[in-house]
Amino acid sequence: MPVIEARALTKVYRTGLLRKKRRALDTLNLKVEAGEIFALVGPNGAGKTTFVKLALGLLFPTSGEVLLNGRPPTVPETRASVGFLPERFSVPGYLKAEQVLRFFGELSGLRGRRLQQRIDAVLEWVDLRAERRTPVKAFSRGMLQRLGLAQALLHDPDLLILDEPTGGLDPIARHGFRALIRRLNEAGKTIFLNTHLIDEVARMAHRVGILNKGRLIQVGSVATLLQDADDLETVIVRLLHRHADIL
Ligand SMILES: Nc1ncnc2c1ncn2[C@@H]1O[C@H](COP(=O)(O)OP(=O)(O)OP(=O)(O)O)[C@@H](O)[C@H]1O
Repeated sequence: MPVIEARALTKVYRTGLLRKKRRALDTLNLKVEAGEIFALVGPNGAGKTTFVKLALGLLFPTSGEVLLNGRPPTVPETRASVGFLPERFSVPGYLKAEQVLRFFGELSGLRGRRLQQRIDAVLEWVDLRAERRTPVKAFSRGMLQRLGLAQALLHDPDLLILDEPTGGLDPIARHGFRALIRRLNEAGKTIFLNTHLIDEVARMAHRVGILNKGRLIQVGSVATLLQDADDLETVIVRLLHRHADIL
């Protein structure tokens, strides 16, 4: 069973006084299998964040559906199996790293010794054990993003959904963050990420979906996409140009 399955998923927003329609996702069909690192790429406004919000049950589709492990995103069992890292993880600066994790852990129903064990384990994963009592206002952007990932891992989910996970990080922090995601994948986590950094995709993903104006215009392995050109950026830009004529 796919970890994420979208069936004819469509989202139409209505904006302004005239309630003008904006089709952010259009009959999207997609399957993400267990154990994959899947990247959804596309230009600004393609619909990537809308897809993530639908998959997390934060928005409802206009038509079609998205299922996680065969279930709607809103059921508690599904929520317990998904970890989410938003594009810019942000928490009050006076909180210490450990307090942040305690707060999020309690929100997901963890208590007592189990919560402490999970906090220790995730701090180890993201290499922030030494900073557990540091207020997050002293954290660099990279450290904050790693704390965000620790938060997403607290309840030991099978699926991690990462929205532009390395946007705003410097090259060294980005490199470290990618290595961390690969290690989590090797440890069995399915990873779904949203990005417009093509370099990111080439370095990390097993499969890629290319989204443009709410439509999935191509899905394939990085190796397959690279059959058409030497670098992924050229392939993706060519595909986007080709589809710009049609859409
Ligand atoms: N709440 C909203 N109300 C109305 N329109 C919206 C809303 N959210 C997004 N949109 C529109 O839907 C389309 C898709 O937006 P979305 O944020 O999903 O794209 P994206 O691929 O994540 O873009 P970016 O890379 O810039 O974050 C855009 O045209 C956007 O303006």
